[in-house]
Amino acid sequence: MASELPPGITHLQPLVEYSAGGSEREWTPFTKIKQYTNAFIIDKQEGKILLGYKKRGIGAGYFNGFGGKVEPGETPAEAASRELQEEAGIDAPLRECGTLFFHVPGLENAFDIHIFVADEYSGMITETEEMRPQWFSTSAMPPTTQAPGEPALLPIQYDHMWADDIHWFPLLLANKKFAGRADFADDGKTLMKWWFGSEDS
Ligand SMILES: Nc1[nH]c(=O)nc2c1ncn2[C@H]1C[C@H](O)[C@@H](COP(=O)(O)OP(=O)(O)OP(=O)(O)O)O1
Repeated sequence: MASELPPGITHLQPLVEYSAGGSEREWTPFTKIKQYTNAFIIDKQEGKILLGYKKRGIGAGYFNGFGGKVEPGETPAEAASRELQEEAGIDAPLRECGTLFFHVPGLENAFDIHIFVADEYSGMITETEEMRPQWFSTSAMPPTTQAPGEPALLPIQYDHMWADDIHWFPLLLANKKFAGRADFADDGKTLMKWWFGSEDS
């Protein structure tokens, strides 16, 4: 069943609800929207996803994709490639797969985050001042076999990520196109209301 989209989400194709919560609350109002990007590398063959531990700024201490502001004159795709290079030292054939609209009350700006994904990359993954890259297993179970001498990959650490990520990562990992919104409390950490949907169920 197609659902009514939360304010701020514009998506051309119908979306089917995947995860929603906090329905007794109103979506918080915003006056301006700022464009951001967030990019992920998913190696399907090895069952792993590249995240970065954010060392500074908003979201410090969380694992996340690589991204940041879309600068004036840039397209979101150009910004996503630039940020991936700046924060992880790599290039990748990124494709846009989703939108995360994110809002904290009291902030004038809402964040419109263009989510990108690629299944390959070139260059050497490099720790930067902002991010410490780390591969995680895309399986919820710890891997039973691994290459000799290689440490086992941890599963994705949702308890060290933005609280809404657990509600849309399964769509990202399943290669679905998705969009959604997350409203946070004044502390900028507690998730108050969310809605995520994908193009096909
Ligand atoms: N996976 C995610 N889930 C979420 O709920 N909010 C996220 C998110 N990734 C980023 N955000 C929020 C945090 C922050 O308010 C905003 C932008 O965060 P970013 O880390 O992408 O940007 P930066 O502040 O590092 O920008 P730059 O200085 O341009 O690199 O979007």
